[in-house]
Amino acid sequence: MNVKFSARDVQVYYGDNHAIKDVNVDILDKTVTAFIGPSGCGKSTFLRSLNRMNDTIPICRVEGDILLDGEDINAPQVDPVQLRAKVGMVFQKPNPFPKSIYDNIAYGPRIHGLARNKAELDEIVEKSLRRGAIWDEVKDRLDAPGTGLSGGQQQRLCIARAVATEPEVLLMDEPCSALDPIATAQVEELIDELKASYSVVIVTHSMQQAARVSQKTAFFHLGNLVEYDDTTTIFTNPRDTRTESYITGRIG
Ligand SMILES: Nc1ncnc2c1ncn2[C@@H]1O[C@H](COP(=O)(O)OP(=O)(O)OP(=O)(O)O)[C@@H](O)[C@H]1O
Repeated sequence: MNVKFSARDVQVYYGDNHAIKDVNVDILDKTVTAFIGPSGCGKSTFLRSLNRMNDTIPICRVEGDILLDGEDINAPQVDPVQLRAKVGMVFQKPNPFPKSIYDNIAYGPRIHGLARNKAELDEIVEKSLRRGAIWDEVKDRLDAPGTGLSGGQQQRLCIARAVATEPEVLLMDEPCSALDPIATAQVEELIDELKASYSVVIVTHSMQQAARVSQKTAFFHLGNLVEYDDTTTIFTNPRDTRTESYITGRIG
């Protein structure tokens, strides 16, 4: 599998707090990678450094190299808005815009000029909602507000919105933590389908979820990337005692 992201000697600081320490990792294309570890270990911080969301936090400083397809994402000529279209993000709490279902999806393609006319935009909206596995549930009410959907539907709408700009990577920060078990199962199934087209990185507190959806797992502890391997290896035969303690419930 091709490498999508290469992180080299990455450090992240919030003021004096050294939150990510010397992280080196290659994240693969067409693969689901899970970030696991105890609360505060830096999973979300490292995830956010992959699409420069940390730029929006004034006290946050990122050092080292993060290469996407070999290109430094922090280089001066890189436009963070373009980068975030390529590296989409889905958050913990579903956050549809206060607009119609149609406009939630059409917003990104409109600002990035991906459609030449209404027919093309309609096509992108349908394709994205199908990718988000929610088309059948909303096709008859595209003008209704996105905020009127159930939590699980809203999250799939947000995933559809993220794929509408034709990203190459999807970053997901605990995408199921606000969902019930049925909606969680639907989103997990969707994540499994998405890996055919994208590199997917998911932060999760649930080891069961990491084991179900990912092929690679990275275990973080106190800002260090302790162990990164095939998910089955991490859960059955970890090399580091800290990983073992976490997966057996002794820390975290
Ligand atoms: N916006 C912020 N401003 C200042 N410090 C922050 C900010 N976000 C995170 N931190 C700090 O960075 C460290 C790592 O936090 P982070 O949220 O990345 O961990 P996490 O592993 O995702 O935690 P959790 O599982 O609880 O979400 C913590 O010490 C935290 O206090």
